[in-house]
Amino acid sequence: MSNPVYLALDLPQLDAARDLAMKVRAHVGGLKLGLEFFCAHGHHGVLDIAHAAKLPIFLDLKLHDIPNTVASAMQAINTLEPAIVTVHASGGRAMMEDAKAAAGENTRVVAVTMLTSLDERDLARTGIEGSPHDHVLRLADLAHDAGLDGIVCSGQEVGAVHKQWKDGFFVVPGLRPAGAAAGDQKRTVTPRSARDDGASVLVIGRPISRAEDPLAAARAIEATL
Ligand SMILES: O=C(O)c1cc(=O)[nH]c(=O)n1[C@@H]1O[C@H](COP(=O)(O)O)[C@@H](O)[C@H]1O
Repeated sequence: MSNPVYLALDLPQLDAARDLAMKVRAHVGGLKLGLEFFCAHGHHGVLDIAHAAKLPIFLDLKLHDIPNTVASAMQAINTLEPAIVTVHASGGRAMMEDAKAAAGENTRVVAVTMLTSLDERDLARTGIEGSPHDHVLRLADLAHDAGLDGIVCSGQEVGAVHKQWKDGFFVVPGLRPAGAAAGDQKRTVTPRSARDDGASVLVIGRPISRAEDPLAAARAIEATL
């Protein structure tokens, strides 16, 4: 089975991101480049990392706008041939349908449901009553009906989502090895728990990138899977 870990390269500098990718590339299955990286380095930066590390790229742009704008943005990144791209499920069904229609045929489009940095109280403050579990399941249904490949959710919900969407593609961030600092993440589980519950991709950033020895940290996480 291939390594499900995608390392989040949340670093502002291209050289530092490339160095980290090259250091751990044998112990992760892919690389995630997000807003921080894309705003700073754009297409050029993505191609640089992809060509150097020769690993699948998850372009985490969390697109969220009217359908026409999101579809155009999706078309504009097709030349980068990302393996995975994110949109926000709260953008609605038509936005997700148009995003998927505009994506390249080898790109999985997945919808962010409820950020792992939020809990039930935060959700209530946005005007949505109920549990994260119910909210994630509702948005997973919407993403499924829109024809997306899967969703992003926390490891606390992935088991339930997997039961109702058997062939879905599930990206799980907010992962913390036992004893690791949660930082700004609120709905955390261990990488192993998320894997056992049906995660397809495990997104891991700071537990590797901020470790004293990133290579040892990546190896240690791999050994738990
Ligand atoms: O879409 C994501 O990847 C994402 C969704 C989410 O709900 N929570 C979340 O943390 N992420 C991303 O996953 C990574 C988590 O990083 P660490 O908390 O450092 O492991 C970051 O790059 C986030 O942007």
